[in-house]
Amino acid sequence: MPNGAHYILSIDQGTTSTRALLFDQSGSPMRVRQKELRQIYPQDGWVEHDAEEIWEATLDVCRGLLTAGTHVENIAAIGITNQRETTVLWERATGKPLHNAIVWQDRRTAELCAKLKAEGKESAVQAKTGLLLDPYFSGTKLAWLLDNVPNARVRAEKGELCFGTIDSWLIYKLTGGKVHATDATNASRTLLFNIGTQAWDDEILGWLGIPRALLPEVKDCCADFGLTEKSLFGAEVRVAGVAGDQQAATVGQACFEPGLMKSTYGTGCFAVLNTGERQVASANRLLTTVAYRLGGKTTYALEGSIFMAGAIVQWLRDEMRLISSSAESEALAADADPNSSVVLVPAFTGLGAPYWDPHARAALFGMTRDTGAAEIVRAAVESVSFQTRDLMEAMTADMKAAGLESPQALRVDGGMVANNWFMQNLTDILGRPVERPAITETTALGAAYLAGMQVGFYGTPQDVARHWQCERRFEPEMVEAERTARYGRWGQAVGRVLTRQAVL
Ligand SMILES: Nc1ncnc2c1ncn2[C@@H]1O[C@H](COP(=O)(O)OP(=O)(O)O)[C@@H](O)[C@H]1O
Ligand SMILES: O=P(O)(O)OC[C@H](O)CO
Repeated sequence: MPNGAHYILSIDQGTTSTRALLFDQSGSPMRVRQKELRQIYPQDGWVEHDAEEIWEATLDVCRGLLTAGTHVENIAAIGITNQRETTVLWERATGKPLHNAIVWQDRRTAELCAKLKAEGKESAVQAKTGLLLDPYFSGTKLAWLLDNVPNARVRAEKGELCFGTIDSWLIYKLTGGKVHATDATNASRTLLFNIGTQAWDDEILGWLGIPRALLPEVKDCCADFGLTEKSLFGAEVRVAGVAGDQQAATVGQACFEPGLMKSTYGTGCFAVLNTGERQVASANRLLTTVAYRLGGKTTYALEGSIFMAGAIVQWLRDEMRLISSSAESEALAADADPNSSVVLVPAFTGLGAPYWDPHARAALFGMTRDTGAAEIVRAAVESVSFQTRDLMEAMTADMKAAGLESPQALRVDGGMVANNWFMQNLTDILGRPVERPAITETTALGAAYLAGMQVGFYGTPQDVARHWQCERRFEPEMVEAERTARYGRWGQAVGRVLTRQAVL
């Protein structure tokens, strides 16, 4: 670490934008640069990003911060956090991508997943990787690239190509092609990584026809990921911390103890529960994943992923035109008839955890002659609370089966948590306290903490946890009978849109 360095530079490469932030020693964000990312939809259900565009935007936002008064010598280290599962294939010698990156949302490998399921491989995949046979994860996307890019498999076998999630791609580019590495959290989302042994799994690689020579080295989240090429920023800077965005948010929320849980409400919602050293297998179709790996020690988590959270509010604004800004949803929901029993099941692209029903479609139930915009907005926002309760129920059941305590409170972040009506409703539907931190830039902060812990800029996880401050704690106010009645109506409504048997 350069003497007297004041900041950690955190790169947050997300689905819709690329951001760079500077954090000081107290964990406060000082400055931010952001660039939107082009979404490419070549066919129905396909989603791609231009990997070169991601790299150029990353360079641009980092340079933007460094030319705005902060000298590169002032940077102690770089942390990287990223949209997970998104898959890049590039030429080892030139760094040239062979295809657009296939984004986590892309469904093109649904058939391959169904075939593997029909062959009875899902339980082995789940036991080894903690994941399900769903197109969401990188493994089948990489298999698709090897099958569809001319000569790719032959070249991959010769070691001429590199596979990586976005973190690997950025590490490779930042180090001028010297380092091909990832961290254990990103590896745990590929479907190729055995989270028990912390090694790439030869059997799964065989099923998908993926040569080992393609794969990055898997490191701890705090590790030496190499020095940036001098020409990029005028001096070399160490890349010292890496984690997938939901895991980084878990670190940023200081969920370092088993039983601590965070939920991020951006476009979608991702809830992550720290289960400590225990690799809790889910009987409720949640994911078992790596929360973080520090000093060679893996901490595991249960994760629930919901595809639609803030995106439902965007739908109210852009398609239904019931509101003119996301923020307006708060006043309208508060205005709704409190006895309204309108329920929206937001299965616009199917339902994620714990249902995993890609064919379910959205529906509104329970409307009466006096139902208006306010009741529909309320139902839309409340559907995010109900979905979180579904995840909480599934997590509680899995934890109980493992003989572990279920989470007592929930730490939240992401754009939607600015909505106080949503916060109170979430608290009421969960029947558990919800805590909103003072710093809600938790994803970028988590990557900064990881890099900073590696180079001695921040102390231990315990020191970092002392920085976490609650801005507002919400306590349940709804009476139990109402909570039960409302959640019961949600369960019935979901039952009516599912195309197959629910697990709950
Ligand atoms: N006051 C609000 N009430 C409800 N939803 C909101 C509010 N403010 C922002 N949002 C929603 O939050 C989302 C943006 O959150 P953000 O964390 O920036 O998402 P992402 O990182 O996925 O792009 C949008 O979908 C937006 O509709
Ligand atoms: O980029 P985000 O914030 O939409 O997060 C994407 C997730 O990592 C997908 O698993």
